[in-house]
Amino acid sequence: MLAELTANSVADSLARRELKPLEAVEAEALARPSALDALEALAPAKHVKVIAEIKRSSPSRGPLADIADPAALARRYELGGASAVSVLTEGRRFGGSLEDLAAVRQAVSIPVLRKDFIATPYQVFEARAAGADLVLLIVAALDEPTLAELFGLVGELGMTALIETHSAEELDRAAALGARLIGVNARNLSTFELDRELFGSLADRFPAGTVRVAESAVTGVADVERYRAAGADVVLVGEALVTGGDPIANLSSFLAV
Ligand SMILES: O=C(O)c1ccccc1NCC(=O)[C@H](O)[C@H](O)COP(=O)(O)O
Repeated sequence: MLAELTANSVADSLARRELKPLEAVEAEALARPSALDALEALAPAKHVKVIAEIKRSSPSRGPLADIADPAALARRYELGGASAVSVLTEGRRFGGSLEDLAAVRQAVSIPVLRKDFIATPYQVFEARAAGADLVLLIVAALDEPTLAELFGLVGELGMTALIETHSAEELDRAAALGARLIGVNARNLSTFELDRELFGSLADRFPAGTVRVAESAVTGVADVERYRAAGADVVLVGEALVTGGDPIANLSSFLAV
């Protein structure tokens, strides 16, 4: 499944490339004003921080929410205290787009994450051109040279990479890169099974000084409390915010942890 999602996402970028050559997207990326400092926004603090996600649907759950105006939802997230907004830009399984990201970028003044299956420099340039401050890089989807190349490019463009891991070995690869923002995703991207204990089982392996992100599987405050007790500085939450009634009320309960 991870290979299929990555291949779809790259194919979508290539389809856009027919309209825009790499050089044009690169020039757009370089012409953007500086990216926001996501490491500062997500730095460890007294309370847990939240990256709030714009998530219309997912491979594991199908359609989740009819989000007609992602910019409006992002503004609500910002008002509710989110430290960053995650925008799923994969179209086929998540119903997202780079247009969503560009609209969100215009609407908020907190960092914006391109959450996608990034495997090529083209997608990194696209992310910056659309206004992303953060780019997700999934260790399981990338061989060593590609991970290092994309990590370097994200930094050169002034953005921050969120390096996503699922195991001790992947966390060690993230550490070897010099990543400053590392996530552990509770969702197995092939089977979709959720392991809420995974973050806690790996928490000791994060290098000192990194920002520790617990991704996925938050259904309520108790899950945020569990992640926080295990050492999470930040939680990344999608489904619970888009399906759980008032996102501001939910966010503020998470932010009190
Ligand atoms: O959400 C999915 O079903 C999914 C399946 C395969 C690959 C990635 C997937 N989701 C991306 C994410 O990592 C989540 O959207 C994000 O961490 C938020 O998760 P949640 O709070 O559980 O919605």
